[in-house]
Amino acid sequence: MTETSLVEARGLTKVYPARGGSAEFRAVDGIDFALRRGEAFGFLGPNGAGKSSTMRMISATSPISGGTLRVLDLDPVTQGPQVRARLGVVPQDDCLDRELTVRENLYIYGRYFGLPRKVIRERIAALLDFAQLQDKADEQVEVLSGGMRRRLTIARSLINEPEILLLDEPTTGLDPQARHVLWDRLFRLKQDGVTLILTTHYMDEAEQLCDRLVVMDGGRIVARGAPRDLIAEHVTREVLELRFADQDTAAEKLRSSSRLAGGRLEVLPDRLMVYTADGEAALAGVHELGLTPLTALVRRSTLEDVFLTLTGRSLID
Ligand SMILES: Nc1ncnc2c1ncn2[C@@H]1O[C@H](COP(=O)(O)OP(=O)(O)OP(=O)(O)O)[C@@H](O)[C@H]1O
Repeated sequence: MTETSLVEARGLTKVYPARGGSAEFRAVDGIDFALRRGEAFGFLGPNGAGKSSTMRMISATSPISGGTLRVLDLDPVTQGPQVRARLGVVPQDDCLDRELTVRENLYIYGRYFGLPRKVIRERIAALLDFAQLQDKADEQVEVLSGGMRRRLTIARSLINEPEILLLDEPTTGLDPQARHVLWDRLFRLKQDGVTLILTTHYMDEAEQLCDRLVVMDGGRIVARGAPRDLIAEHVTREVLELRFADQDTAAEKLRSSSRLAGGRLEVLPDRLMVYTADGEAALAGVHELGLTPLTALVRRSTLEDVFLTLTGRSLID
């Protein structure tokens, strides 16, 4: 393990054994990555890409099937308890005790880590402040909003002052405002020096939060880098998104046309995308062909476009 990498994987593999009538399944297929202290590192990919399986191996809750994995210079298979003591884990499902209060949920977690009562009380005060839940401390979890529950889950995962925080799809199911509040809290953690590892299938989340990320598909890494570099490397600066009443005919005309300002055409089930340096010029070309889109939008390229370009599929399929 290099001096600066906090988590290092080489050829990391997860194979789930055959069960019932189904054959064995290779969910993670020989991936390499190395994490630096203090960064936010993302696993981006569609459902089933192998993101959660990778997170479970890092958090020492699921054994690796092949390759090597070091976490905080420890072996998560043989040194699971030592690894888990130094990590915080925010799973996809909150698994909070809904009948207990916010404070009690935090307290129980502190006891689980064997922390002295006085230390737990001090940390709870700081964590309630961090999660902006001081007013709710003595309310039952049952009455909290989805965003508050998420913040409580994150606060709970910090009770052991972890060096690395793993977050599995931290904002799935939250409304836009609650997502922004959560992002703000995660930025603050990063400022405090906590290394973040997160999975997401939201490109905006990956762009907002991640210093570096890997794009996964079918258990493999299909691209890696800083969000801005990935966009610059794999797609043009702009995209023209078009919707037509008769998409097939429009796609055929556009495919054989040279009027797309050098653009490359991608056909999705519900829309056409033209990747080009100049979206407005491409749109003018569309009109010159006598085509009238129902909607036309010129926007800058995103990680979603990187994924589409690499795999021919949309992340949110
Ligand atoms: N315990 C298991 N036994 C068998 N197959 C599994 C198991 N856990 C996950 N899988 C399969 O492995 C593949 C990858 O799953 P994983 O949960 O790692 O993907 P993911 O990228 O996190 O997707 P999601 O966003 O849906 O969580 C999926 O096809 C899934 O059905």
